[in-house]
Amino acid sequence: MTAAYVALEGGHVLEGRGRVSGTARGELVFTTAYTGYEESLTDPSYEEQVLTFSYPLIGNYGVREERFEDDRVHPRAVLAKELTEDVADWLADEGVPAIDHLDTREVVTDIRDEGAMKCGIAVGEDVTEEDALEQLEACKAMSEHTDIGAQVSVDEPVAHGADNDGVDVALVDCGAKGSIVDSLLERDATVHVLPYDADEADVEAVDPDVLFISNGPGDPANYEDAISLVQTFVEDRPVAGICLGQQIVAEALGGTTEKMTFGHRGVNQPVIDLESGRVVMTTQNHGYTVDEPGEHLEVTQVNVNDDTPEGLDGVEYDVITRQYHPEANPGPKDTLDFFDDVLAMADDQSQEAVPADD
Ligand SMILES: NC(=O)CC[C@H](N)C(=O)O
Repeated sequence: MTAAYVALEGGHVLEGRGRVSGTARGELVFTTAYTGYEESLTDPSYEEQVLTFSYPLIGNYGVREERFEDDRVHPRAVLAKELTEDVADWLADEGVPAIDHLDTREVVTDIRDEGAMKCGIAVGEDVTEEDALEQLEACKAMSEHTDIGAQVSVDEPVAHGADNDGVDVALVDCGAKGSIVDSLLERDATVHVLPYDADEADVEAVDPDVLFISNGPGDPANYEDAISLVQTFVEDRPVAGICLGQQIVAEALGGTTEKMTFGHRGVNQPVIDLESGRVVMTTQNHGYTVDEPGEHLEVTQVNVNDDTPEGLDGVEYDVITRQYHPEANPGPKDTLDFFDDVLAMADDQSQEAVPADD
């Protein structure tokens, strides 16, 4: 059996079965999702994290590229109770260390008690606990990855759906999931994907009807360029955001964000809309949250479990954001209408910009 060790912050070391050899380090988090491992493993928001699946069997319906959110696996390592051959082979091809036969209940309990924490991973014929502890020693806190956007963003602007007749979206790619782009294209938008560090001129060059900030990994406070874009454009263009995007919009408009103890990762997070009273089940993957929205934003939706903000609207500006993932890959498709709302907001604004005929 291939040796496999997970060193947790504080020095406690767990032992499991090595499925893919290698060493790794990252922020240890868990997801309770029981489906959607193909989407989760390719979600750029998991960059620099080690992902634990609390559902005990991962891989039972294979690995299909059409479900991928990006062209590579993002977590630095994967922990599970049992991984199928399909998933282990995929992770081996990707060079991502994997361990199973772990008591994932213990891992999850540790994270719930102590919070998302640094960890070190060592898997291989000859590895020892010391190798995992060395990885732990070298592990940085998530907020210290100050330029994490560069690891997950496009390098140059890319346009999708140039022949579409709908609105023009400038999507600031802080690690955007593919299904966000797809959800916009399906609604006839042209999507101009811009680098995470795009400047005012890059946005002006595509003359968008809406500035849309994507999901992405790491601490929202580190995305200074995207924060400044929101500040620059919010007075005359609609702004939307998903997950990291909501956090960046709050940071930009006088609100604050904070790190949660262990975050929300799963596909059954209940969210209530405060005006309609409607509850939706949502898919989530985040470790930060908006703390204070500030005077320019109002909280429109909250998490039923802990009251954290799940939706924000601009008080005087055209702004709508969501903390959960309305594109719903994986997960319940209760929330796809967010894209209709964003595009309607953008369309209204573009109609207003057209001078009325006499
Ligand atoms: N999915 C995301 O966009 C995650 C946002 C942010 N990195 C967080 O953990 O809260």
